[in-house]
Amino acid sequence: MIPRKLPPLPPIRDLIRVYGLSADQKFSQNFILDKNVTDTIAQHAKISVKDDLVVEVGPGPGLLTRSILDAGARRVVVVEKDSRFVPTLQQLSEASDQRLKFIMGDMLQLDHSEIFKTALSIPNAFPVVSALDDKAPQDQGSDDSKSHEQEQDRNSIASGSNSWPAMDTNNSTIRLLGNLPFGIASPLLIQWLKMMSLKQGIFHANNHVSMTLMFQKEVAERIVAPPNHPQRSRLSVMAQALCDVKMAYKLSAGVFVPKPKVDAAVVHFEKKAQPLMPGSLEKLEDVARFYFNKRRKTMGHNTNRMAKAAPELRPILDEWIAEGGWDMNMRTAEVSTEQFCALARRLDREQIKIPLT
Ligand SMILES: C[S@@+](CC[C@H](N)C(=O)[O-])C[C@H]1O[C@@H](n2cnc3c(N)ncnc32)[C@H](O)[C@@H]1O
Repeated sequence: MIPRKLPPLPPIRDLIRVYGLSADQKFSQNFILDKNVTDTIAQHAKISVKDDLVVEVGPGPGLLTRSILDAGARRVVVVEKDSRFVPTLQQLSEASDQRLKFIMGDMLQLDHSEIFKTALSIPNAFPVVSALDDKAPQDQGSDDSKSHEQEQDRNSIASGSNSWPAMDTNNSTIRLLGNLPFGIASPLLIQWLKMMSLKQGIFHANNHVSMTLMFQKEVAERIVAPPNHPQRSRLSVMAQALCDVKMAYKLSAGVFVPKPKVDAAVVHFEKKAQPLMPGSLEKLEDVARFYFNKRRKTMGHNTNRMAKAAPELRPILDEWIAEGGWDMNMRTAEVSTEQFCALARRLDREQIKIPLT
């Protein structure tokens, strides 16, 4: 039952063949072909044999997928849009002792029940012995508690029925990873944050979902920017309302093939146990959009602007200021996520539309 060694990554010329391109044509995507880099991403995603499911979006030639499998993941579902990767994904799936299944589809359109259906088709009987024995990247070093956990895993495999518990799709630890084209990384993030707020798709019920995602460096900086940071934006507020966010790993453009014009960075998101914005994120998105439209103006200026555009909001805004004791001289970029959420929560109770500008 020891997983077979995964086949080596096809050399670049084979990728060109798989892609049906001639050598002098450019790839339309930027791939990572350095295993040290993808191992580091998997390490930042905190993948472990204990996870119920790892979902990777846009595996392409599959080097990050290999790192995920090498880190010991026992149930991996990848979603890829480009059918030219079917042969490489097929090969990888066969070599993974059924730990990996792939779905061909567009993640922006995909019904997440498809992910669960595919995950549940992965057998539970997988003692990932070699992954435990070969040190997983996150376990490098002499961390005693980690090796104790690994020992326990080995013992439970030895004494048990050679199977992992069946996946409970209402109560699972799920890791979501992706190195997506920069153009769709932000729309997908916003879609996932909204789904998280509504407990939809893979984010439903009691699932704990962490996300480890690649963005253009400037977008990553915006996502993690704390109050008073020059990159503070609507995206910072929306992400930080639901997740603890961390700039995990900065990558120079040179690690991608072909080399893009911009650098990249991986952000790690851990869902907060208590979101600052319970329920729908839409009001928060509208509030943050309105205030960040004039990011250099003070809260007082922007709040008056909102009350002018929608006079029925005036009493609510006054109540919010009185309740929070907020400093109206602060500029938009200095305002905390909690402060924006307090306003959005207050407005969520009313059926009043927030003006767009
Ligand atoms: C930048 S490449 C990265 C490939 C690989 N993960 C890596 O790091 O080398 C992006 C991959 O995402 C896939 N992709 C793009 N849009 C997608 C979508 N909407 N749904 C699923 N996959 C998508 C592309 O076909 C491509 O394989």
